[in-house]
Amino acid sequence: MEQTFYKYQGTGNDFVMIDNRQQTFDKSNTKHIAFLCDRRFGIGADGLILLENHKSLDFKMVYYNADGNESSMCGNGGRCLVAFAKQLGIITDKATFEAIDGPHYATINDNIVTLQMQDVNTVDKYDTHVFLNTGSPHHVQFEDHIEDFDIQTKGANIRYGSPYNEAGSNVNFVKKISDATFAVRTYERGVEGETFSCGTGVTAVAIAMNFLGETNQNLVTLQTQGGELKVSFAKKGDLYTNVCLIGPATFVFKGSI
Ligand SMILES: N[C@@H](CCC[C@H](N)C(=O)O)C(=O)O
Repeated sequence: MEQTFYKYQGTGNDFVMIDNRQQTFDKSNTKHIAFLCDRRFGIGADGLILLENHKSLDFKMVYYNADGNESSMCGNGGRCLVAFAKQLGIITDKATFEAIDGPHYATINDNIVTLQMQDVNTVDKYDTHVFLNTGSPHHVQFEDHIEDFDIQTKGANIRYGSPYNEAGSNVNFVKKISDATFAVRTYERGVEGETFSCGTGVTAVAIAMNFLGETNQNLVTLQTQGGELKVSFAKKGDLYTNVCLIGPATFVFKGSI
């Protein structure tokens, strides 16, 4: 049976979107999901997202990494899903939806989506890096030569190394540009390589930079390989709350496969 799909991207982090409100998509077929995401043999994407019905919210998000496995929260994917829900006529300018890490609230204005992320109450600081979970696990460390270093090798070593091992972590390399601007490159678990941008990743970087005292701003700009994102938050004691990921979410094309 032919499957209709929609392709979206948010600062170059790209996704295959499928309207699964009729529950026709076979979620158990990991190899098929990986095939759809394959850039040579399939459509090509960093991940695949199902939009499903929800009993009390506007919709539900089900996210798979490019390797075909369901994974934790995807910030850019969530923003793109809001734009997809608007294209389908499910919402107009605001949305509530459930993802694997809980309920989310979002607004959309033209193609700019502001997505509220979960609160963060734990940031672990080590000698070389910071670790925190923004819906997905993120290792954050400084890299002076961010423009030209071997992110594939260095990212994979950290992602597969101790303490993360097989379960893994996403790995973000950061360079400070100014008090409220940071350049970020991310090695993503489940893609097993660099993506042009990672929403939960830049969220983790913004919070980590505040935690480390590298910025005292509560609106931070993150420069990624695929464009700029902004993250805003409020700090209440040890809690980062009202965390918002802000940036473009763009429809690319529709097809069937
Ligand atoms: N690209 C995503 C992160 C997706 C999840 C990640 N690969 C994982 O498995 O942890 C984002 O925009 O947040």
